[in-house]
Amino acid sequence: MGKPIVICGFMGSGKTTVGRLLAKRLLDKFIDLDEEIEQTQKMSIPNIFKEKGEEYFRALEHVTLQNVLRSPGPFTPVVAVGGGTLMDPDNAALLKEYECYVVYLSTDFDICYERIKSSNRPLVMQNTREQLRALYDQRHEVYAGLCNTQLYNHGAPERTVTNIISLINPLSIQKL
Ligand SMILES: Nc1ncnc2c1ncn2[C@@H]1O[C@H](COP(=O)(O)OP(=O)(O)OP(=O)(O)O)[C@@H](O)[C@H]1O
Ligand SMILES: O=C(O)C1=C[C@@H](O)[C@@H](O)[C@H](O)C1
Ligand SMILES: [Mg+2]
Repeated sequence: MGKPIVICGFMGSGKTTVGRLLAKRLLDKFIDLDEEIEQTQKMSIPNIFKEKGEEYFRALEHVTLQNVLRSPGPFTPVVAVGGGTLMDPDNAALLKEYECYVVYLSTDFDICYERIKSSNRPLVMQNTREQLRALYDQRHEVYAGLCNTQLYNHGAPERTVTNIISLINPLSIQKL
């Protein structure tokens, strides 16, 4: 089994879309951390934030990431994490511990914003465009510092997936 591939980036950068397609192309298992949390909690993320608070959500995010990386089963997982997951140093440490290959989708803020502005993502509801821009800049530093590879997701998602596959070091991914 190869090393887990983790897709990170700001909200709307395309982690879920690209991660799902990448896993399909590699015949790997796709796990979306947000969806995993919603399934195990039987509650939507906006409702978790509303009823339990962000701190509770962040704790769930950590435990879920740990469980996903600890028991990957027979397939190499492609894991799309949440936009805020890697801001927790304990989560960054898990990526190191499990030797994940980290792909950062550094999609431009304006593109991300257009994709998320009308959604019910809690941080989009709670923050102005300017505040989200500041959060984007702050997170960019962290994602860029942790990733193995950084690329945009501006064109067709299939093209982004092809770019990722060509960038992944074949020696670190046994299946390629
Ligand atoms: N390359 C692309 N071209 C056009 N639209 C895209 C592309 N990638 C993603 N999208 C669209 O942008 C929106 C956000 O994408 P997606 O949900 O994959 O982002 P995300 O990074 O997973 O967001 P979140 O952090 O909220 O989970 C979706 O409507 C998706 O269809
Ligand atoms: O950027 C964030 O902090 C978040 C992004 C989403 O993926 C969800 O994980 C949640 O809405 C928080
Ligand atoms: Mg997503």
